Amino acid sequence: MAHLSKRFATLTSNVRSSNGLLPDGFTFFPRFFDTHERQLLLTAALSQLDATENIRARRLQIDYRARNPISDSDPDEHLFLPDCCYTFHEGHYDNVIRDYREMRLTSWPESEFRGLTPVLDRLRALYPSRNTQTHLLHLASSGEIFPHIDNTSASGKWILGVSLGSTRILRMESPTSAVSERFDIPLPSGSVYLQRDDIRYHWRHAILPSIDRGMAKCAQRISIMIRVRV
Ligand SMILES: O=C(O)CCC(=O)C(=O)O
Ligand SMILES: [Fe+2]
Repeated sequence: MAHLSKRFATLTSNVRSSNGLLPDGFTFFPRFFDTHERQLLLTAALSQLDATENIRARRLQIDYRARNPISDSDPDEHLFLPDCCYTFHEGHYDNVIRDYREMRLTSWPESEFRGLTPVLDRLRALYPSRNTQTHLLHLASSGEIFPHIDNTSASGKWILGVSLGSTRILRMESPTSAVSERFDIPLPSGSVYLQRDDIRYHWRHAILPSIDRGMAKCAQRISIMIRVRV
């Protein structure tokens, strides 16, 4: 997969790595899931997040979907409802994340979604170790994540992220090195990245705001974040 990753990475400064491009500890699968798999994962993730919504939002959602049914040929972004149908949190000034909703997933609704189990099995085969925890993170069209390192006491030495919906840029930067290192990778729907070891502990990551922000276009994105349970 390394040769595929090269085309997607914009290297903005000196990046040390054995292949001359992405640093060791960062693996990227730009097209891990096909259309059917992506839509299944996105629908299942939305169903779990929507179950946490209040009655007013649920009514808005049901009403909107009744008037705007999904067709099979729709792009992934059309599986999202307009931003106003979800209860996104603004985040406080000291939060690393803005305009989002999230949940910890205790289990996937595998019996409700036929075909979900093999899709999850493909994903699980990528995990470097077992005993994991899963979070769903839904960014509004205006949502973004500021540079940060995940809390090291709350999870172990790798983090895996599945991206679904609007393509956003992941920015990786190493503030600790003498020479500043940074690279940007667009994360298309169905892509998967893995950060481990030094990258996970020392590099900051950020999800940049959508370039479509402010336009009518839906720029929502869901990430499925898998971490080691400690
Ligand atoms: O959405 C992503 O890909 C990254 C999310 C993230 O940085 C986090 O949950 O800590
Ligand atoms: Fe993070």
